[in-house]
Amino acid sequence: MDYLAWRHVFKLDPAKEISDEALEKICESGTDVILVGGTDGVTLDGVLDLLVRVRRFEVPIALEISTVESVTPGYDYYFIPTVLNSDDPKWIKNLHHEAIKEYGDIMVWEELVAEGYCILNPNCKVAEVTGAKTDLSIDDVVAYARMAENFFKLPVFYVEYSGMYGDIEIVRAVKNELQNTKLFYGGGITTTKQAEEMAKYADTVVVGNIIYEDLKAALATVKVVKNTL
Ligand SMILES: CC(C)=CCC/C(C)=C/CC/C(C)=C/CC/C(C)=C/CC/C(C)=C/CC/C(C)=C/CC/C(C)=C/COP(=O)(O)OP(=O)(O)O
Ligand SMILES: O=P(O)(O)OC[C@@H](O)CO
Ligand SMILES: [Mg+2]
Repeated sequence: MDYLAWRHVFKLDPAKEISDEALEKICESGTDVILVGGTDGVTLDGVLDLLVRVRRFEVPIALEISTVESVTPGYDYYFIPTVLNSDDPKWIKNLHHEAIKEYGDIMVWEELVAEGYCILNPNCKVAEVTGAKTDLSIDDVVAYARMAENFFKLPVFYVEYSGMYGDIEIVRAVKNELQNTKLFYGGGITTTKQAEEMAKYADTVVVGNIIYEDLKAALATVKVVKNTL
């Protein structure tokens, strides 16, 4: 279960282009894992392409499932989001029920990691798609974190600000509550200062879009996160 010790994650979007040169730098950056995932435009071709290209390197690779149609064998782990702050059962457990009904016999449960998502950027794609209720107080978010850990016993609670740098007070408050469930933070990290700030509280810091906008800035986040206690 080496994901329990991950500090830094690069999230690659299978719907976006990345050159071989950039991919090599990302894979050899010292990050703990490449997590492949995105909200829309995720296809089996895109997911397979990244799997084959990242496999040339030693870094582990995990798939964050957004559609059943784009799942392929060969990844080290499969991360399965459930959006705790959506009111639509589709994104909480219905797609999951369908997938387990169809593929339950062949699933390797040890490779599946359930993530309780709490989406907090009202303007991101994933909030729009899942109908997440983002207007939450710190107490609301802490209650979702407690629910994730104590009620659903989820291994991961993911504070998601996709595309926007988040509220450190929320991340700090959530971290104070969690004992066993790992806290993932992702969203809007573009500088080493931001990466360091989130790494003080989050167990795992996820860096996504900046890879495609400023590779050098993305690469610089690895060292700072891994050196933050
Ligand atoms: C062969 C083999 C290994 C078999 C396994 C069988 C199998 C199918 C197992 C799956 C088991 C299972 C329970 C699957 C669940 C199915 C499913 C579709 C669940 C829904 C997941 C969900 C809630 C998706 C919603 C979207 C979401 C939370 C995506 C996560 C990624 C994310 C937040 C990306 C950030 O947004 P991004 O797209 O990057 O935004 P920008 O482009 O604007 O940056
Ligand atoms: O793309 P950014 O904003 O870095 O967010 C990372 C990740 O949390 C997205 O799911
Ligand atoms: Mg993205």
